[in-house]
Amino acid sequence: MSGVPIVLDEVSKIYPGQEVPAVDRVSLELPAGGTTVFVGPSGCGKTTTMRMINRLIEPSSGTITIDGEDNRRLDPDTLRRSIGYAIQASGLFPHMTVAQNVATVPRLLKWNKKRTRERVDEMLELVGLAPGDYRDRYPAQLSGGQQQRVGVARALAADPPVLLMDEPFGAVDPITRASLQDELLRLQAELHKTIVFVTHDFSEAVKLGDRIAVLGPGSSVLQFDTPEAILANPADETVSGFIGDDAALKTLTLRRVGDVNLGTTTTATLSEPPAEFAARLRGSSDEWAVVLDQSGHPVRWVRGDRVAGATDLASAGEPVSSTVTVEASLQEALDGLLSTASATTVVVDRDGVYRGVIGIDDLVDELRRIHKRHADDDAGSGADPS
Ligand SMILES: Nc1ncnc2c1ncn2[C@@H]1O[C@H](COP(=O)(O)OP(=O)(O)OP(=O)(O)O)[C@@H](O)[C@H]1O
Repeated sequence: MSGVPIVLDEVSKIYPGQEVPAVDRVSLELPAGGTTVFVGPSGCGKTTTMRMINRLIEPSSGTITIDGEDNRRLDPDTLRRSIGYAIQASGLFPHMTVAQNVATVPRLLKWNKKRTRERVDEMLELVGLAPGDYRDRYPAQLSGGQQQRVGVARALAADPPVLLMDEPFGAVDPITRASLQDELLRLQAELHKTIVFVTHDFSEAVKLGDRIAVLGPGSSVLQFDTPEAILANPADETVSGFIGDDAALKTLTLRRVGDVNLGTTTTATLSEPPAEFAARLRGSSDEWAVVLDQSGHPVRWVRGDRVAGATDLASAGEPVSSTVTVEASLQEALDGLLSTASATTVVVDRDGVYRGVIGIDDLVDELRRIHKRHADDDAGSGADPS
């Protein structure tokens, strides 16, 4: 089932004993099938706003409609079963296996065993965990990133039209976080759920959001627009401050590696004799080559003029220390290439098989194109009446 629209109309929350509302008359229209990211400083009310959607927190006033229906009309348990929910540190039940965790909502919905089991396996496949290997493990037997994947599989198990994600990738290291973000983008391109995603991290918001709601105190909406529009024209100084100084670089997080034409470079196999390889490389215009293993995975960077004395290509050059997938952002490609002598990042598919390369010149060209487009937009909008 794909997404449905959610509308918040003048929604407020005053916690018992508090004078100041945690959320003060927030109104937002979240489009069906899109990802809306709530971003804002700690304590501004992001989580409270999100949890009022599935009534884990009851609003003090205002109305929330989901697909046109007032969410107070539904029994809270029924409502929560129809909305996927994923939180930081995965929130898995430690005493249950992966399969039992993923089956939580299907069991509540009284699906039969066969249907539940098939769905669990389908969900594990979807989030990139081989069911045979992971189904019977306990959460403590998984890495942080794998636990988050199971958390996402659990949230999606009953095929809810709406998915609420509260800093779901906040507790993992930056590399795992980037790959979980890529997975979410891939899933969303397939599933078109209405996703509400809470984060502190503006770069994450830019990468994942179709729209970003920049929230201030009491969940006041400082700006609600596409990432590109917010980066190009922040509504005020608070929003600019939140974006930081590197708006141009953050723009790179908007573009996927797969959106630009990948470059090529000479490739070699591990078994190719170094002398033969050096002659071949001299005949090309490439300074560097990528050595691939039998499965086509990139393993080493080798420079033509350094290979002469090597006994084999497995020990020549330097290891390929970082790669990016076609789903990664250009920002991640930039991070990768800054750490290589070749100033080039190797691009691989989901199975780690070599697809091409992306160099610093490709990124500079892309930034130029983005700037030119914004300059054309500004000139075309007639914004300056003087
Ligand atoms: N149960 C509660 N009782 C009283 N006040 C609360 C309660 N839960 C949250 N608050 C207050 O409401 C405000 C908003 O909290 P909320 O958790 O929604 O913010 P947030 O933007 O999600 O913060 P963070 O990014 O730090 O998670 C905060 O000032 C918080 O202290």
